[in-house]
Amino acid sequence: MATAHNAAEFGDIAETVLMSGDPLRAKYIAETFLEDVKQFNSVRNMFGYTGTYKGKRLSVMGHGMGMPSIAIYAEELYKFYGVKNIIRVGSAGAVLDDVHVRDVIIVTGASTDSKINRQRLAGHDYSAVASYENIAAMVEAAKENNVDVKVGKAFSADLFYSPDASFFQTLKQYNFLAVEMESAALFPIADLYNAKAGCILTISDHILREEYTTAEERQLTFTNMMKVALDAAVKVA
Ligand SMILES: O=P(O)(O)O[C@H]1O[C@H](CO)[C@@H](O)[C@H]1O
Ligand SMILES: O=c1cc[nH]c(=O)[nH]1
Repeated sequence: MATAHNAAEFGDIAETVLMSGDPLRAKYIAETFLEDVKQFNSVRNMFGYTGTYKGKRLSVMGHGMGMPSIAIYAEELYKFYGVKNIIRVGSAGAVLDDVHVRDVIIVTGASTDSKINRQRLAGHDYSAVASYENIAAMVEAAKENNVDVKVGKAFSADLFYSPDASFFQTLKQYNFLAVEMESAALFPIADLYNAKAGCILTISDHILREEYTTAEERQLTFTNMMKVALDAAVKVA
């Protein structure tokens, strides 16, 4: 049955869904990599598509920006549509000296400044970790695609425009590979539904060196990450 945010009926969405903040990146993935594509959602322009990749049924959908947004879309996918695995395919900022624009990061777990997981866990800190199967499959898929990756933790921030620039130095001290805005919210929702989640990111900008990619590049050109995510999704499915 359709929800307030998703027009799909049960069965329209595959058990594995790749999600990106930008619905136009989801559209690009569907149009570039999937066969026999059918669009299942355009509510709020949060485009969603189902097709096949290397013979396996897969879906791809936008999740919007920030933890409240992905929490709505991801929970509905697991709870109402029988989704078993969500892999976020996102962009992120970097703070470390040896992480560069266009590097691909496989996320093992995420810390956050959001209260969202403390609301879930009686005020305690949640260990928001990706499913091991997704991490392992993405590492393997990266090797097969000759894509260099870095594997480690991300920081999921509530604010894109942080008022405290010194905090990025703290993230650097603790070796966070990427700063983004959703994975810490996604992983616990997968736990709640006995399902899987993962996240792969492409560095779109270096926060401390002030290096950037354009909006068009973020939408269309992060294809190494997309191929790794798609091949990993097929392995885990
Ligand atoms: O490119 P996406 O997947 O949207 O990811 C990153 O980009 C957005 C901010 O520009 C946030 O959603 C952040 O997590
Ligand atoms: O959330 C994000 C995404 C890209 N770059 C950032 O600095 N933050």
